[in-house]
Amino acid sequence: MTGDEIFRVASLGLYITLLLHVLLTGYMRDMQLTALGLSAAVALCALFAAALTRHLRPNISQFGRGRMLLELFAAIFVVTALSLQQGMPNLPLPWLIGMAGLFPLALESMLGLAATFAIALIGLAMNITLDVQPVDWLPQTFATMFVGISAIFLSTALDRGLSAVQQAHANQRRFNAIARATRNAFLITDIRYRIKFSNPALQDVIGYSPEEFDRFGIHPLAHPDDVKEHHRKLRYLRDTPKSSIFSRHRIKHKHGHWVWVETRGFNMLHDDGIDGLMFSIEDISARKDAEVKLNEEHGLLRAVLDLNPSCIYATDTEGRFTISNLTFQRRFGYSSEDELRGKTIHDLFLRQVPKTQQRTACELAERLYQLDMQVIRSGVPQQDQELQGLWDSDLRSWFRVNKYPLHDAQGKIAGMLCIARDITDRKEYEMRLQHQALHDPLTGLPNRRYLLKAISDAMAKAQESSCQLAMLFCDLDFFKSVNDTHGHDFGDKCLTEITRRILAELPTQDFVARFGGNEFVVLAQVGIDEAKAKAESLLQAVSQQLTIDDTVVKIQTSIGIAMLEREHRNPSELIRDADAAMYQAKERGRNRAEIFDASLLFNTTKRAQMDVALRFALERNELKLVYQPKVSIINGAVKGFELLLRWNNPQYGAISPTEFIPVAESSGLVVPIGLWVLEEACKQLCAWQADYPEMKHITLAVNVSMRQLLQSSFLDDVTGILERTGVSPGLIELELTETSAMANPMQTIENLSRLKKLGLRLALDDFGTGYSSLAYLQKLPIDVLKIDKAFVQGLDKNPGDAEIVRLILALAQTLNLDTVAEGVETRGDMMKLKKMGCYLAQGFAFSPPVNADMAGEMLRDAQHYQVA
Ligand SMILES: Nc1nc2c(ncn2[C@@H]2O[C@H](COP(=O)(O)OP(=O)(O)OP(=O)(O)O)[C@@H](O)[C@H]2O)c(=O)[nH]1
Repeated sequence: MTGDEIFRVASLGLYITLLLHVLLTGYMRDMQLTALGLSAAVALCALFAAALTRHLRPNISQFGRGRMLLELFAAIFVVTALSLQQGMPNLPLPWLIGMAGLFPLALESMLGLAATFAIALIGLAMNITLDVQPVDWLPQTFATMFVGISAIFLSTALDRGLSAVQQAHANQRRFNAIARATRNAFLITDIRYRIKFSNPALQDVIGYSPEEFDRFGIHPLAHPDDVKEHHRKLRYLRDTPKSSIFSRHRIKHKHGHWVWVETRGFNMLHDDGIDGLMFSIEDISARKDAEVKLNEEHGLLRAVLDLNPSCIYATDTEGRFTISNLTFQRRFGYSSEDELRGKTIHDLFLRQVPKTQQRTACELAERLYQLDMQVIRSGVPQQDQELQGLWDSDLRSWFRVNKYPLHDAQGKIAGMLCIARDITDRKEYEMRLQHQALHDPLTGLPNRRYLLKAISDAMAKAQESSCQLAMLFCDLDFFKSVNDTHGHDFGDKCLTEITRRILAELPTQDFVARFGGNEFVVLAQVGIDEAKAKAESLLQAVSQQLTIDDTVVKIQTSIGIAMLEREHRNPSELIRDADAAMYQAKERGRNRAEIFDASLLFNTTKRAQMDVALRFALERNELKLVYQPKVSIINGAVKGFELLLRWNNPQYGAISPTEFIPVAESSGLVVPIGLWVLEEACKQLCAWQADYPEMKHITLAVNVSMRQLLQSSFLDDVTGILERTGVSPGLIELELTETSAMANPMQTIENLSRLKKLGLRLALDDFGTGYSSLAYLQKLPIDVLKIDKAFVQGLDKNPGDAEIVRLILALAQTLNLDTVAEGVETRGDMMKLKKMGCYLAQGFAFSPPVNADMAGEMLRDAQHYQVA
């Protein structure tokens, strides 16, 4: 009960009693109410009505502070006014004491105290007014105060008790609500583990109701694997006051499956309110499953990481390693991820190198660190970067690197993941392909494609820095003969060896390429003088005797030199000029170097045009043969003719043999043309022999080029012609220039020997202009030496030439060879030659070359020239 409730009942009793008192007094003493008494009576009725309403409708609050004070004043007024009525007792003190014990019950403490004092004062005032002795009013005043203050204490005590009870109720409700709402099971057991309290979640977790749980007891529910440990903990909890335990174990659910639970136990035996063991049981099966799954996934991820041959690592925002795989750990000499965790790339690099290299290692590490940081700072991935290895040990290695920023749950960058795949094999393959695309497989030299690029680069550089660039175009001389004689494989070995020689001769900064077949190009940033010097040393180096597989050969080269000029718009133009100069070198006798000048370009163009025209010359019958008689200086008789080729082209007119023969040589047309000449010669000889049988000893000399001679089919072709025409081989003389014969004398000896076996006569043309070695000369199966016209025509003017002619004649005599003097133009020369012992000659002194008809006439007339 509260102070308000007591007030509610007591106030009603007060007003009823007061009302009865007024009514009884009025009835028994015939009381006459004054106006004041009447208003007091009315007020009393109103107070009674209010108190009755308050009693009947307790839920309508009527205890507001103002209302209570008003009621107090009204009640004091009623009591005081009624006491002044005639017939009523004079002193209303019992009523005042009653009010002092009543109103503080419904008022706050301080207000109640004030009300008590007020009532006591009113009572005191009335006593004094009614002239009551202090001895009489003092106990009444004390009684008023005592009753008022007691009411205040009572009211306070009742209010406190009430709020404590309310609080307890609220706590109980809260506890019930929490116990119901939580997913964790709570239970309080006694010391024998019998349940004293449990919440509904217990049944949710293990499926058993508290009663069933009690029936089975706590022990058999635990998993066999966990039971021992769990019981040990329970015993400890039970036996250790105020202790607590934590246990993670499995409990068998009522439905038979195992439930993972986390149990926290508290020994609360010391707490009277609980007096038991308290347990909180959480079903962690889902978490456990997730944990297991997470572990499995982690294990899988670990395996994927560790089996991955790429280097994989992750760092935090400061570049410290957080995750790394086995490949990465091994690469840097670590045995586990834990060992590496927290380290930086700097730590890794410094650990790998000796003290002396620490600075370099630091710089390299810093570079990589900054690349990582770039990803972290920008949040932009770096994808498919191809980086070369950094260490001496892995300089050959290549990696394809991908880096991605890592984000935390809030989306902030938390680090970086790097995957570096070793692509060395692929890169090497690519580089090999690239190398193959740009290099010649036989010699390993840069090929034509690479050369063009190098020239372009050098041209660009030369434009920027105005440095000089020289190109040396080298073409091996008569290399075909090497192949034909010794086979292609041998030729390959020669090319390899010559490459070695060229490289050995030049400084490394010079660029050497194999332009094609037997052509090499050198690019050097030098002036013309140095270029010439280089060419000379190359000529020397290449022409050194070459021994391969016990076979000795001598290979020479012709070199064209061109300097890069402003006029050169592209690499081809520079090559064109060097090539033109090389042709010039070929024409001028090979095994030499020539420098390009503009006139060569004209020649080159002309030669190209002539080359095209010459291809049609045979079929269009533009080639003609003329015959120059060879005359005996002894008796002036015509002994034979040398066949000379003439070309009359509708576009170019008559073209000199000195012009078109080199073109035919270089284009290879000399081969079919040469065979045509030979066949024509044989046919003509047959015709003459038929017409002039007495001239059957007449010989015809036909020029053959080395190129023809080197044709593997040449022997068969010659045999065929001889057979077809029926000409005696001894009447056909094949003339080969000394220069070409001596370019590769071993080869020449071999080829000429085969021809000799057919019975043909062989002559060495232009003798004296080449550099015949006597050793080779005596081995050549030749019959005739033809003295070059340069010496013959110098007989008069140059004593040296006369001496040479004398020597040649002596040589021929020694070697038992015939001699023919070429280009004899004057009678004086003829006489001198005769005197020196030369018995055959040809030249304008006798006759210029004539056509077949005129030559036939000479034979018909058995012409004799004046030689005395
Ligand atoms: N062994 C070998 N021979 C090659 C190779 N490439 C080209 N050749 C030969 O090199 C020769 C080139 O001949 P040419 O340059 O036309 O003529 P040459 O015999 O050198 O005569 P000149 O150049 O006129 O002095 C041909 O016989 C080709 O078959 C190669 O890789 N290996």
